[in-house]
Amino acid sequence: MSPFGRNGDIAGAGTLTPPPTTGRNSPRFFGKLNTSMIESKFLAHPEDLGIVAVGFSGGQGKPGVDAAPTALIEAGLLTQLRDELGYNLHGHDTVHLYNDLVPAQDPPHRGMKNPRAVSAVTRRIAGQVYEHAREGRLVLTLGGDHSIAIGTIAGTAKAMRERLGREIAVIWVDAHADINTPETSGSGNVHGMPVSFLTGLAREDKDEFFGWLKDEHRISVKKLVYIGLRDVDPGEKRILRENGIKAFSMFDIDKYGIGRVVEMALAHIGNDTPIHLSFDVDALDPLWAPSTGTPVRGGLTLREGDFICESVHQTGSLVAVDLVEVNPRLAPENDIGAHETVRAGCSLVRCALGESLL
Ligand SMILES: NC(=[NH2+])NCCC[C@H](N)C(=O)O
Repeated sequence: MSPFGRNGDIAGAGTLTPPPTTGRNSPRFFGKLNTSMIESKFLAHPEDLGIVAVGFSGGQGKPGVDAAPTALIEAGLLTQLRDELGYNLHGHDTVHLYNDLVPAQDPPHRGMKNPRAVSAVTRRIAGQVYEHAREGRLVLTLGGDHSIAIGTIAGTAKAMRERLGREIAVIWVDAHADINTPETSGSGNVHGMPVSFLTGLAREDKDEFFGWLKDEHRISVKKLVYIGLRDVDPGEKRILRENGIKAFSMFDIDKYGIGRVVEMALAHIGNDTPIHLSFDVDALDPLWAPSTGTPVRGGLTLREGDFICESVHQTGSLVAVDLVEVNPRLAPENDIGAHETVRAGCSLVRCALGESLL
């Protein structure tokens, strides 16, 4: 049986009921012991977790990243969240493939590849995330390539404005800045552009090309912080500098250590702002996460990635998490790579959702 239970046909309405876990040490017994006792500042129902499983790869060219949610779920992630961390899972009972939203013809627009598909799918995702966030749930989105963050962050931003009258902050953990505009992008892949659309640095009028993004969906460049950067395009460097965007590269992590970097990142955001954590698995070094579309050497260790997630959880400000760019089809060394990458992804998510070592 799938870990998604029955009655999941309306996004946000069904309660997910994973099967009982077997073969572990009576996980139910440990229950909340695995979870930190951090009190949530901005969630009405912090024990309720909205799940959005996004099987979408159109923001880039390599097939397989759409298989990530299934791989993560089959690896037991949702069961762990329910049985070991004690969450009530809410969501849809299948991984969304969004095939109905992908047009037969989708020629480039301003150099963007698959622009109509990515726009329509992210618009739908924004609605799905919004539905959960509006209820005061924590929202977990399993991607998919990083273009999907256009939808997840738009949905969180809108819901938090409505529920609390607050802007959100975004912590973007990634090897890449993903802040190309269509004009600065060398690849035309929208997974390299989500932050420019979300901040309004890139704009479009037509709904079919992200014109559906309104001010209510947008985030401020002042409340955006990067961690883990090491492959930033020339046009992106200019954008980061011109807009004074806070970014901690691998240089900063080497210089200050991950503890100090996370402290500085969180200080920049302040403790009165809801946080959306968007974690690209390629922030990790390919030693830990080789199965991803655009790996870059010299990245975070798994522990450093977990530490970021643990620390963000401990703020009590976390309202949404994305895990993206796991591509189980890119499997160096006979599938071991895919297995390790999926395992790393599960670890990151559990840490962000409050798993504590002691
Ligand atoms: N989400 C990612 N993996 N992004 C990689 C982006 C790579 C490059 N900067 C581009 O714009 O095409």
